[in-house]
Amino acid sequence: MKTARQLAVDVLLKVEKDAAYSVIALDQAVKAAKLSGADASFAAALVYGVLERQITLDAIIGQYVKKGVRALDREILILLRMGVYQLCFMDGVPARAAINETVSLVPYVKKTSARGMVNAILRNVQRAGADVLSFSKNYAPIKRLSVETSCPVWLLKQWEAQYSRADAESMAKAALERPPLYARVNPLKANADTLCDMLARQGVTAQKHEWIENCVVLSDTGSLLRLDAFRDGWFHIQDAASQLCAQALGAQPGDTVLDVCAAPGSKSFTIAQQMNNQGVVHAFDLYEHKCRLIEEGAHRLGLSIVDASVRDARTGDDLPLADRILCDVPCSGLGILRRKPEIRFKDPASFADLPKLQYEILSHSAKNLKPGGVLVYSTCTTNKAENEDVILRFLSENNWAAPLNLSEKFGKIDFIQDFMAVLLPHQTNTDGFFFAAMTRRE
Ligand SMILES: C[S@@+](CC[C@H](N)C(=O)[O-])C[C@H]1O[C@@H](n2cnc3c(N)ncnc32)[C@H](O)[C@@H]1O
Repeated sequence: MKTARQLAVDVLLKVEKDAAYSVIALDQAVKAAKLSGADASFAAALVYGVLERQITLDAIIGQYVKKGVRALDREILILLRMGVYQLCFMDGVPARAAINETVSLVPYVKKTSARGMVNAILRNVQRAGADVLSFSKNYAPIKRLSVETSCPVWLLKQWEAQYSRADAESMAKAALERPPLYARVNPLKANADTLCDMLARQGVTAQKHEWIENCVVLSDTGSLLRLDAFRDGWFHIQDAASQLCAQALGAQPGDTVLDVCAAPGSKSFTIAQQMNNQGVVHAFDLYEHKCRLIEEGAHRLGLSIVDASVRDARTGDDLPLADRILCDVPCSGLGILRRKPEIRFKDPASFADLPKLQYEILSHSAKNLKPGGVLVYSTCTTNKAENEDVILRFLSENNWAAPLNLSEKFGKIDFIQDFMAVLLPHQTNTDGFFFAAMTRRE
């Protein structure tokens, strides 16, 4: 049977070599290896920790490798990252275990000749102790911040240019924290109090969100599938920012709603609940397998009005006119670094075409909006080119579209203008998120 550390090596190699998403790769590996709860938690802490701290870890390792970290075999680099992470960032792991366990993994990755080097580098890091990052004192401020927070320089520069230096620093630090786990209460089956009571009986700490109705913050859940309240459809998992975005649509019972980029369905579910399961929510996605996820979730929650099907939001046939349209478009995901740490290692050039795609989805979808209807455009990125730039261009090119004031409805969050909100993780303890609302003039 695999150990937690062996499993972590496998997952990190998959993320590095195949650009796999860590959440999916880890989930698959843990299920296949049938790891115990404690081992699975340790493997997860190691995988996410290494990915989050990768820039810092590579900078440290680079101090002890003359040719630089890129000259190392990938397998060895991953082992060293894991070892240095345990030495520098995992309080519960004694230094000796961090070193010995890492060295003992060298044969596992079939690089036995590197044993001595791995041992020597880890011992050097152990000796450096609290001074391990002292080399970065001589770096330019932005490079130093990058090394200390494991955030790429290009992203820090983008945040600084689009927000402020202080925000860039805070966002980089926030990206290293554990995100809260937010649940959305299904009002067809429960309320926040009954849900919290039900979860408490199964050892879950559940607290009502301070100001978002029907939002509950969970901890110590273990697998959701063990929870009666989950299996019985009393809640679904949805970040608080995403819950606010779904609320911003203001759907009413009896409405016709188009959710044009809907999978895995969390916003469709919240919208259908707001409609008291009356009317219809057409939940579309580009991929068949993702539409199945929407169907499964809707079934578990008892939401019969959610109708999932495959459709390309850029080109799909025209649909019936809708009271509400949600365009929760694909984006760079720079607001969810806490959940998907590897996003920070994507090539920023790969984001260049996103505004065009997002604009196409928005333009094509907006044609179906009824006069007086509401359209919400949203992303989980902090990048203004994918957010306000897309919306402002759309409004300037479509006279029939009018911004819709949301700020009165959502007093607790920051609005760029009264119809466009941006949530930043260090301010709201949510995902980084953007949403904007507009209506079709009558
Ligand atoms: C941000 S996610 C949607 C999250 C979802 N609204 C939720 O709250 O659970 C974007 C989704 O758009 C889908 N997508 C990407 N391109 C698309 C297209 N051209 N047409 C329709 N869906 C698309 C992706 O498969 C992905 O599931």
